[in-house]
This record gives sequence, C-alpha cells and structure tokens, in this order.
Amino acid sequence: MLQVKNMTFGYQDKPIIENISFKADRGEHLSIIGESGSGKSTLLKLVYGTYDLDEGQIFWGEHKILGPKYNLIIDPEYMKYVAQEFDLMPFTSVAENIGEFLSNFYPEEKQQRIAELLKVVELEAFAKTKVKLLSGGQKQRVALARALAKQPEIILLDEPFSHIDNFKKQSLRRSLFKYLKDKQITCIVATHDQEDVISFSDNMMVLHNARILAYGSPKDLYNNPKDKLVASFFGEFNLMKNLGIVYANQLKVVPKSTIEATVKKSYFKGHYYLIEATVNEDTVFFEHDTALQKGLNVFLKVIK
Ligand SMILES: Nc1ncnc2c1ncn2[C@@H]1O[C@H](COP(=O)(O)OP(=O)(O)OP(=O)(O)O)[C@@H](O)[C@H]1O
Repeated sequence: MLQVKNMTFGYQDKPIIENISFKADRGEHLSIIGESGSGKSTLLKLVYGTYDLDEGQIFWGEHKILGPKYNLIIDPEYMKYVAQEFDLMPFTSVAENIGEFLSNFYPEEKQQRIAELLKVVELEAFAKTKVKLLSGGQKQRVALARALAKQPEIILLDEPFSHIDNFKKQSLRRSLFKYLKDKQITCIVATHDQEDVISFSDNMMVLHNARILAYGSPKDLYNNPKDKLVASFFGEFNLMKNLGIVYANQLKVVPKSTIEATVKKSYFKGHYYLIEATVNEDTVFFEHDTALQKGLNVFLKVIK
C-alpha cells in the first residue's frame, strides 16, 4: 500500500503541496486531477522520490521513499514513473526498448513478455521499427510498455495518453487499465481527461491551492460535486439559485414549470444538442435531443 503522510513541498518558498495525506491500496487506480499548475506532476514526482520533502513521509509498504538527499537508489524496481517527456533509446527497435531491462538469461520468456506488452499498447506491427521513426503518440506507448516490462508494483503515469489520437486512445486506455487491474499494479494517474477517470478510477483526488479539495470515487464526486471545480471536471453545469450545482443533462424541457428560459444558441454535440439559454438574465445550459430556435421560450425542470 502507498501511504503519504502530511506531505509538504515547494520549489521555492511558496508551497505547491501543503500537508497532503492519502493512501492507495494494491491494485487501486487513483486519479489526480486539478487545474493546470495545481501540482499534479509535482505530486507524482514527490511520490517517486525525485525531490526532498519539506515535511512528511511516503511509504510503499515497508519501503520509505526518500528524496535525493537521503537516497542513492533512483528508479527502484517496485515503482515506475512515466513522465510527459519519454526517455527512450531512439536508434533501437520498439521491441528492444521494451526489453532493455529484461534478463537475457531466459530468452524465450523475454520474447513472450515483450510480445505481451506490445499487445497491451497495441504496437505489435511496430516491434522492429526504430523508435526515432515513430510518432509522438507511438513513442508514448513504447514508454508505457517499457515501464511495465519488469512488472512494477506501482506505476505513476503523468498524462499517459496526451500524445495519442482519439482513434487509439479509447481502446488503449481500456487495454492498459485492464492490464494494470488484472496484475494488481497500483496506478496513480495525473490527468486532465475525464475519460481517463470516470470509468476506471477507484478514487480521484482534486488538487487546488496546494491542498486536496475533494477526494472520493468518481461516482460519489459526480453525484455530490460540492464545488464548481469538481463539477466542471465532469461537464457543463449551472450554478442555480436555491438548487446549487445542476449539470446540463439534469435540466429538461417540460410543458410547464417555474423556470422559464429563452433560447440563445444550440451547439451540436453528436447525440444531443447543448442549448445556451437565459433565465432571468442568467445564462443556463441544458441538453436537448434537437436544436432549438433562437428566441424560443421553454420551461425547464431539474430531473436528477
Ligand atoms: N522545476 C520547477 N521549478 C520551479 N517551479 C516549478 C517546477 N516545476 C513546476 N513548478 C511550478 O509548480 C507548480 C505546479 O506545477 P506542476 O507541473 O506540478 O502542475 P500540474 O498540475 O502538473 O500542471 P499541468 O496540468 O499543466 O501539467 C506550477 O506553478 C509550476 O510553475
């Protein structure tokens, strides 16, 4: 289990992380979300032992994770970190990159392991291709497979699919996260993408002003957002008088109600339209099956 106790850290005087504590069990998928600059990458780097903490302690099971001042072993076998920039060998093949740290003593097992990981990151067709010839997204997938090669107990992923196109992203995400769950590898994922979180995370942590603003399962935080920042992660929402946070999909057109809205604009969203409207001069957003004409008056009701 990962245990972070009262972690505090700043690059200069200003704390980026202030007195943060959390745990992650074996096999748990924990997502770290927050605005740009909120400290997500810093938090991952601290868990990895990249910097010395100003205060606090980090443990992976029995191991105390120490910063560079107290620890000479970087890159321990039980923990891997995949940064936003990847550290690969450009002039060797994808397969060689993935297998670099695997023992040559058992060549068959080594080849099997490489084949298994090529499948997880869907790069079977590129096994023999030199890494320097790959796109950014393909390199990112090599970096993920390479980090998994020696089966770490915990993996830290910083925006793991940021370079990968939407065609590939969906299936890669399912494949990678399923692999981590099956192997009971704890993963901590810093991300901006709600799709990385909603269907896969056991827990999510929202960082804001150097602290944990919210923590819980995606379902709990979605159903009880408590804060605008949390709600905004899940989608378009309204802050309505007496009603609080109401997601756009919870506001429905009904024949008659006390909320009368005037349509301003309809945005095509695929299987629905997002409608921008005004209610007593306040802007509201709701979802509807069809586009609605500008100027149309409709009645809205919150249906959760
Ligand atoms: N090496 C560094 N030296 C000094 N300040 C840094 C360093 N790295 C990050 N920072 C600052 O620390 C804060 C948190 O940065 P961090 O990269 O952890 O945020 P983030 O939430 O991961 O952002 P993003 O979502 O944009 O990747 C930012 O204000 C950033 O400018």
